[in-house]
Amino acid sequence: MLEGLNDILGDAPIPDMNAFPSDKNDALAIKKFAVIGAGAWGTALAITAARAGAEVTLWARDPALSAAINRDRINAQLLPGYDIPDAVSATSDMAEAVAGADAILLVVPSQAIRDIGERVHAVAAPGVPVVLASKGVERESGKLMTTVVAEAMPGRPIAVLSGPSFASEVAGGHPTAVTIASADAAENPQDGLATRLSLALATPSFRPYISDDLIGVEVGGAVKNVIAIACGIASGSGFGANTWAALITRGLDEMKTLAQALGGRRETVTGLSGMGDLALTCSSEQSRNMSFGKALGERQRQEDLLSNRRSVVEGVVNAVSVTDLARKLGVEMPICEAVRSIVADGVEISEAIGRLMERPLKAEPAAMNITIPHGNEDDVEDYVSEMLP
Ligand SMILES: NC(=O)c1ccc[n+]([C@@H]2O[C@H](COP(=O)([O-])OP(=O)(O)OC[C@H]3O[C@@H](n4cnc5c(N)ncnc54)[C@H](O)[C@@H]3O)[C@@H](O)[C@H]2O)c1
Ligand SMILES: O=P(O)(O)OC[C@H](O)CO
Repeated sequence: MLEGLNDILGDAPIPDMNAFPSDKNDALAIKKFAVIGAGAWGTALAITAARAGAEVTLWARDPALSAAINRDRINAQLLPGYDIPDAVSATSDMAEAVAGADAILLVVPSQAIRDIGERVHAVAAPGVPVVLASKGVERESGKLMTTVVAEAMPGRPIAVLSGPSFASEVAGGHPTAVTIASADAAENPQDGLATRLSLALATPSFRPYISDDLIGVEVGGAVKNVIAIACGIASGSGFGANTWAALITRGLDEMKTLAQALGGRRETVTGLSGMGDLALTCSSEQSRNMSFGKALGERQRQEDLLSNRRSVVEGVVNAVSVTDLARKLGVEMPICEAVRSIVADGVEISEAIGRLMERPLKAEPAAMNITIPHGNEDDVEDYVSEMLP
């Protein structure tokens, strides 16, 4: 079952996570999950919930996939190599998926959340809480996913689950920490929604932290994918550790500013769902966003990289939705704008990097409000062009 952990532990015995006692029997305990979306992350979360002692129904859009999961106990398409416990049953019937669920995890790509949310809402029992595990901002409206869920699924309590968590490592039992946020978490620390979800999902290898800052948690997840594309482009272009460190540090600042402008807290962004996920995604080619950016930096064609792929690269559409939102709020996000200019407007990588380096000198922190031209503006683009492959 725990192939990833096996790699690490060598011949050491692998704990059977399904054997851990579940102390989750009180009336508010979440014992049955509906997981909507059988991509890599939905499947890994279904496996985690089952290991934590819950019963799980996993909804896959494709009936062939739900049939294959029930037959083979594996998601060979999107999370190959990891056994799916018997406590997980797959279906492509939405009403069957949500029947009797104590909580619904939404794990489809961000741009499908409104449509799928409406479909779930129509068949789920009133009042059943929804946990958003997708990362993004809606392209059409520029709205955060929690707003989209509130509109598509009115009257349901909402939580956000986010943080540094490659699906395959979660399924492989690598120790992982994430954040789960709900609005009632601070006023109701014992049995607020985030606490109940954390208890229901915690295993010896999966450790949720509890937050009451839905916006702060959500913004980190949406923006890190865009910054990961930037880091990938820099790496594929041959730039090294200095550039990477500058991008993640200034990218973190963009996240903080956006979160604050939306009513979230800057400190939340320094936690798992912000800094943690940024560090993970920007440093590993396991990330679809980072590896997509790297391929762009190596001058592969975007059309070739995106056509016919099964898995989602959230940062491509979110480069546009995140910067649309930032523009509306008057928030400067130059790195996200640079990624947008490359992936959505066809701007050459050299020109986009040139525009970033031409920007006037600024203060860190921005509150000092210094903006001074540096005098190199005319030379930057030629310099960058010469540096690039
Ligand atoms: N994979 C990870 O490691 C990971 C970890 C944390 C968060 N996430 C987030 O979870 C979300 C889902 O990612 P994933 O990795 O599970 O996806 P994936 O790339 O593995 O697969 C996408 C799945 O969504 C389905 N899908 C595509 N369009 C759809 C639509 N319009 N309606 C319904 N289903 C649709 C596809 O059929 C496929 O099953 C994303 O927002 C991603 O950022 C992923
Ligand atoms: O593969 P990515 O880039 O979509 O990242 C997956 C997760 O969001 C990491 O936390």
